[in-house]
Amino acid sequence: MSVSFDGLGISADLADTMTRLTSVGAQLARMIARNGLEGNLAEAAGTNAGGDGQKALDVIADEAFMDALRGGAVRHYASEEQDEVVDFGTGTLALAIDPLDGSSNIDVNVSIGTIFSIFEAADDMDASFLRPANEQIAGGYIIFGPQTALVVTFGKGVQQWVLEPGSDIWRRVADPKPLPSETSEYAINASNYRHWPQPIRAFIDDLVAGAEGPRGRNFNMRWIASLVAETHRIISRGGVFLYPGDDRDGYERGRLRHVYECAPIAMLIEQLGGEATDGADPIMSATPDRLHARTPFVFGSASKVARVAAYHDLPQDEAHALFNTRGLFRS
Ligand SMILES: O=P(O)(O)OC[C@H]1O[C@](O)(COP(=O)(O)O)[C@@H](O)[C@@H]1O
Ligand SMILES: [Mg+2]
Ligand SMILES: [Mg+2]
Repeated sequence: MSVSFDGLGISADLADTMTRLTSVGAQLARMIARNGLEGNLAEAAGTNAGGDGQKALDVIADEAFMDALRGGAVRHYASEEQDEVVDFGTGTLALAIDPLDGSSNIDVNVSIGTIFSIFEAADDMDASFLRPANEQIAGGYIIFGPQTALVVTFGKGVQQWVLEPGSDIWRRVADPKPLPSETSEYAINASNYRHWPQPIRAFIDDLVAGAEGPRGRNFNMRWIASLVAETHRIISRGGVFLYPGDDRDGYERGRLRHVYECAPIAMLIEQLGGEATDGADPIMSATPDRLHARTPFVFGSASKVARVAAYHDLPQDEAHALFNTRGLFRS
């Protein structure tokens, strides 16, 4: 066996599904490492249900996961790259997937990934996925970077495996540690500053003001534009990530998808003692109204996520005030 989930107390159906996911993961890792040698995995390939342009690798990854999962324990398959849920007919599980996350990084050799969420299947295809994230039985991702790694939770802590390069062998490594509750690193696409709601601007203004501002210390910023890579960094050393809603057309609820991006990441982060919200309310208890629903997303170290929520509670005039009047938030 090239991967083992022994000792984790998961069902045979779930272990079989994970084995199929990791087998495609190993295949994709080899393909990604050869990008440009035979073909171009970043070539334009169409448009998906969400209106995003698809790259060749988006489509290849989606088809590879579908082919590998069909005939196994997954009955309902929901993908960023499919308009509707695909019914495989039999099986006990429902799996939602972002087959390839971070597509804008395929051609620049920066970490990309696969995100997945698993539920017990409901009778109705849509009901399998339009439910709160706290009903997930597994959530995780595969990151394709300098190392290919699998990070997953089955509801009892978070476990991690690393792919032996050039093989199908996944070796279990040390479990990620709980997130530090305080952090000095944040991630947001600051080019959208002018479009953000006032509480998000106020929060970021105070971080950027650093030692001279109300927080009285300096902060560092990262933006990779691969949710998987941002998550892996935050799981490795803490931090906070924000993709808020903004006033661009179509971005009222941000960019990220509730079902196959935010729900599984929220589960991982909460298992590590962090928090995940839409800016104010927890992701884990929210019910998406559509398969491809978006949600504003803030996650990471608990105190930072709580602080973002506190900025949403500021009276309107205080959120607009100059940063040095917000002494309330001095850390
Ligand atoms: O380009 P932007 O607006 O900064 O958005 C980056 C975000 O978009 C995403 O790439 C969306 O994922 P996909 O590549 O699966 O569409 C996230 O991984 C990332 O956090
Ligand atoms: Mg994505
Ligand atoms: Mg994607």
